[in-house]
Amino acid sequence: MNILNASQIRNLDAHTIQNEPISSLDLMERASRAFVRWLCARFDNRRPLVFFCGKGNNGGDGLAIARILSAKGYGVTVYVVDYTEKSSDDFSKNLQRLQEHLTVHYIKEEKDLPKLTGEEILIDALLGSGLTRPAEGLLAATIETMNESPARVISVDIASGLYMDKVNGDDDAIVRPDYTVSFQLPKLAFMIPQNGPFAGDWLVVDIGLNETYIEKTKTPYFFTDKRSARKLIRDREKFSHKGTFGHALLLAGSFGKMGAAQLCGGACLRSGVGLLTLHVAGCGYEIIQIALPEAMCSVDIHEKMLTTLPDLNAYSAIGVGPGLGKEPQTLQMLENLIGEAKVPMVWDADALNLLSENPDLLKKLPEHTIITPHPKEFERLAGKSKDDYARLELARSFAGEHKLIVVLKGAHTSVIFPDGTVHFNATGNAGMATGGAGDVLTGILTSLLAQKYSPQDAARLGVYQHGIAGDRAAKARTKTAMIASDIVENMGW
Ligand SMILES: NC(=O)C1=CN([C@@H]2O[C@H](COP(=O)(O)OP(=O)(O)OC[C@H]3O[C@@H](n4cnc5c(N)ncnc54)[C@H](OP(=O)(O)O)[C@@H]3O)[C@@H](O)[C@H]2O)[C@H](O)CC1
Ligand SMILES: [K+]
Repeated sequence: MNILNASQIRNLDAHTIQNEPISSLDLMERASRAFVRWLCARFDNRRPLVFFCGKGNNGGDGLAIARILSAKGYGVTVYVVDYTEKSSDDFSKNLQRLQEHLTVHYIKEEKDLPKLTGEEILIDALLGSGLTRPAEGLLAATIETMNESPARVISVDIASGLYMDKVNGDDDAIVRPDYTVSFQLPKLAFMIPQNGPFAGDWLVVDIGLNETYIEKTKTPYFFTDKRSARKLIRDREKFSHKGTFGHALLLAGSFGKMGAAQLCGGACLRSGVGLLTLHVAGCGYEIIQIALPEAMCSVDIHEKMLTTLPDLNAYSAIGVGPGLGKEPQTLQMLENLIGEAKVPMVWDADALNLLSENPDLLKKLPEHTIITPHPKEFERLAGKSKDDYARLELARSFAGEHKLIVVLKGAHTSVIFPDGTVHFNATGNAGMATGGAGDVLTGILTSLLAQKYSPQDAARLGVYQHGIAGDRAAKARTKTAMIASDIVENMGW
């Protein structure tokens, strides 16, 4: 799914109005009904709803939503923040329609702000995609009132004060919603880690904007949701055999870190690889043979660390890094790996840390190798960034410069291609921020590469699959109690 910026969304809006055709007022009504459907499915009419509306189209949505909900028997109070003389046409028309049924209250100065009990549900319709500058004065005071109230807050389209596609200032007044019900498309702002508190639990409702136009609009940003992930999955042919699905090699596991190899290997097996060999430090032989009976185990000449490569000829993909350690002999092995590997690879964890300590090696990494840094590992590789938007830009140029597939791990993990395309992932949860979860991902990615998925598809699909398994694990065990092996246990489509 494409992610568009604010001006592209404005054009999309205009295109839909002109070509469907539909009046802008009817489009606002359709968007408002979509919002109402979501709200009614989640909240019954026992709690009072308090609306805070601006005077543009976001405010217009708020007024329309209030009218529809009031007709459905919800208790509705509406405040219009009177911060400007100007108002949009559709705001004015909806104000007139609402006033036929309800008294609208105006907030002209701070003392007009209501005292909230915390029992209400607050609807934030102050500012939407039309935000051009930080919210100040009355708008900022209203935002503060909402944020200070213990009441639940639902933002219409996007939290008021949050830019859709660029960084906010540290002191900007921005609503901190519990939910954002956004129209038609996810917004870039929702993908950015530092915006977490300003997105809340966000979701997208369909308001029938022109799909063809959306698909044709050029953007570097995409969202891998269920529909787009499904398109990447290949069926297992009836006449296939284990050779069809490749032979993965994992270079992982040193003394005291054999669990990483086990998790990585378990995930590799569970994502459909034909055969798996783990090459581990000598001390890991029995551990791996017992923990993963489906895998073959090759042992290093060194008891405690990885120093030498096995013969690489048999393998269709290689994953390296989990539980590797950073000994000089291991670094030597990585240098040899870069020289000898002729199949697609995934580099993770200590393999990345060794790369960041040896920039010459980084330059030699074969094109389209997948690297899977978390933000700290990425910082060690590419340097510091002043904010999360800047980090994303740095990752795009890093992927381009080194011709790598960068999987920047986090909420909405971003998969970045050498051409600068970014695919944000839909699945996963905060329970996955736990030791070993990254090792699981490396196993999945190596498995998909071994099955001859392109590195681009493997990265997108693998990250999606990892997140799905994490979501199932959280459902079964809760986000707090789940551990990385639960992710492996919950794999599968
Ligand atoms: N395509 C869709 O998804 C649809 C979206 N809808 C809703 O429309 C809003 C966008 O509405 P718009 O009128 O473009 O913008 P806003 O309501 O966000 O803002 C209105 C005006 O406010 C001014 N502005 C911007 N920032 C500030 C600020 N910090 N302080 C004060 N005023 C501000 C700005 O005008 P200026 O001329 O003063 O710059 C804005 O134009 C979208 O989010 C949806 O909720 C449709 O209802 C359906 C289709
Ligand atoms: K809003």
